[in-house]
Amino acid sequence: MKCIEITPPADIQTCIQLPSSKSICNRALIINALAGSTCRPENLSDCDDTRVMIEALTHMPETIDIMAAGTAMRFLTAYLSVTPGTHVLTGTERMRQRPIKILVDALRSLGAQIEYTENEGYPPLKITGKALERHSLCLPGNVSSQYISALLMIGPMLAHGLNLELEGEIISRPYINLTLKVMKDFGAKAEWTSDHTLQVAPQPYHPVPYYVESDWSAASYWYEIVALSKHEAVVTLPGLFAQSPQGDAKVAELFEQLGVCTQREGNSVTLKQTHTHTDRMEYNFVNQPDLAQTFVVTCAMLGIPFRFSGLQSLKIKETDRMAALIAEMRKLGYVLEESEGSVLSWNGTRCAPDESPAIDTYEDHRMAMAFAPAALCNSALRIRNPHVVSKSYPRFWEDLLTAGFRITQL
Ligand SMILES: O=C(O)C1=C[C@@H](OP(=O)(O)O)[C@@H](O)[C@H](O)C1
Ligand SMILES: C=C(OP(=O)(O)O)C(=O)O
Repeated sequence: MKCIEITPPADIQTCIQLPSSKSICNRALIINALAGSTCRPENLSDCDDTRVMIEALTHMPETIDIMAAGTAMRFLTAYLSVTPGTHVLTGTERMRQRPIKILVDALRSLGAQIEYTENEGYPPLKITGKALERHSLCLPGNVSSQYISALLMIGPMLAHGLNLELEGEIISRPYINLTLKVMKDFGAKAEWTSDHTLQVAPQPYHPVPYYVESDWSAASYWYEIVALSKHEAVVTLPGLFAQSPQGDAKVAELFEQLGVCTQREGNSVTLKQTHTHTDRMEYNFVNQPDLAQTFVVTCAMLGIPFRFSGLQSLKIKETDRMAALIAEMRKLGYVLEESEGSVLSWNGTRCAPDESPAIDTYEDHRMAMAFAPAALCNSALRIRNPHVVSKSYPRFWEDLLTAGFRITQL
């Protein structure tokens, strides 16, 4: 097993070119393919999740391995259902434990031909593409928004368009809005018709030149670094649009409570410390699940008790993120509590920290990236299997070196 040790710098003054958003890349790639475009969107990420999508759409092999990419698994399931040919869609061991029944049932109810090749309800899937005849369905909105995005994106290809009714609480709604935005950018007519219903017109996509914005979820680790720095810290992040369609752009507002202000100049933001923060933080992360790990680590390291709700989807992501956070924060001396399957809180309870803590990353890029900045509050911190960052941010460790962190391979 590989392990690195991170030693923090004193002052930080740096400019970091973030990777582009894998969420936007993977939507633009699917829609671009459905639009029959011969050009690729620009500024595509070189992260694993986007690489596997490009590979799949370019070569369309009989067996498509999307590794750990949730978006690729869900979006390609819908895409392959309307694309001629038969393909097996598979992924990592963890991907084969991430549920997909809701999406498969929904596509089957539209007429799709999909079989489970191993376990009912989970990848791998064998999909034969065909014209889907039906156009209306009802599905749960409280498990993963990626199922809904996947269905929406094929809506313009269906003879009568698509009407979706979502049952229950809708989680990750900004990601559905992001899907609608990218679809509209490519000429589709798709919108919310009420709080729980969506409609897509049978109006085909047009190929358009497309430029992908930097990743706001990746920006969150730089907010965390500025918040936790014991010395002067100024970080500039180019490529983040003023009116971002990414739900995780909320990070800028949320970090005001944790002592970081955001100055905007064109498509660039500069983060600085304000030296004031809240005494306690409460927030419902139902719309920004990917930010939860960043805020758990930041708040604890700043000694800010918190209660974070809306975390139910964390259990079915790259790992059970609730369990992983509880286990790894304990190594740093913080006792977190889980309740109701969706709430994680810290009321200030401490325990003896490990003498030289080594953080396990559970094949989860966000465990590595959310814990790395905690080095700023220790003289050094170890991270196991640091390569996991390649899922969304392959140059994360190089960027830490640019900012002045020292990284030693153990
Ligand atoms: O649509 C997307 O691009 C994503 C949606 C979210 O998943 P859920 O809808 O499963 O919460 C998010 O966690 C994931 O990283 C990316
Ligand atoms: C949950 C994530 O990704 P996905 O579901 O697309 O694998 C993530 O990037 O945090």
